[in-house]
Amino acid sequence: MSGQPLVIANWKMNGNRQLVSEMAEALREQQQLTADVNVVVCPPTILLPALADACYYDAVAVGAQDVSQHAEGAFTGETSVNMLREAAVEYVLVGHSERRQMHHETDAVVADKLQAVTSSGLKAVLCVGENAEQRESEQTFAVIKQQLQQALSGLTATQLSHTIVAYEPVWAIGTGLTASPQQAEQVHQFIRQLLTELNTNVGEQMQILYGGSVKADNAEQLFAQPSIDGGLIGGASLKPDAFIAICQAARGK
Ligand SMILES: O=C[C@H](O)COP(=O)(O)O
Repeated sequence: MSGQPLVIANWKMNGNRQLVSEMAEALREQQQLTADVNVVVCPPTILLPALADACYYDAVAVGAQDVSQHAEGAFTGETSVNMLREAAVEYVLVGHSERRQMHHETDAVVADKLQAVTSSGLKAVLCVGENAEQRESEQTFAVIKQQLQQALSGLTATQLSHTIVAYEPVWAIGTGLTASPQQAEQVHQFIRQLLTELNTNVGEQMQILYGGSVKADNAEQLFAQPSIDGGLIGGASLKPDAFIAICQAARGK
């Protein structure tokens, strides 16, 4: 891994201006923490400008939960990469399992979004992971290999250097069922191997985050694993205290 641990809050379709203020205020009091850990908050799109304003002190980066693969045009309801850049966004989640499931995002669409984000210089967080049925039928590695290859194979080394991978087993998202540290570590090692096969230098440096029911009380064990470089946090990122406790657990990696 290169650089500092990375912890990303994904609020999904939760939060409001009050939570933006509370989170920004709580993180502003954690100067040493935000110096040691890269912290990103991904609110719903409409709250991005409010978050960017509230985080003017620069210790917290602004992230988006999704983006259009298109640059502009008749795509009602969509947001382009350039619009995100204007809103001071630095990170964009791509291919979250909720987008894949509920919005039918295919690997091809995910690859196009990754192209759009990484060619603009923004950082993309590519989400991959198997569902319960795939894990039970021992397809975990095959599923992840397919998702990674489809998404990453068309990227240049520079684009790869703007990419972060988040392993999120679908069965662990919002269910309270966390992958054990050993289960997560095993998949992270597999992802690292695939990334280095794709591009040795970039693959060794790329950050790999774990997501799926990370809480203040299990974060330390997960982040203690050598191949886990940080976390993508859903439900527990909606409470500033819990989110800060998770960021604290990533410290010193
Ligand atoms: O993006 C975050 C993940 O989907 C994890 O969500 P969760 O922490 O609520 O399980």
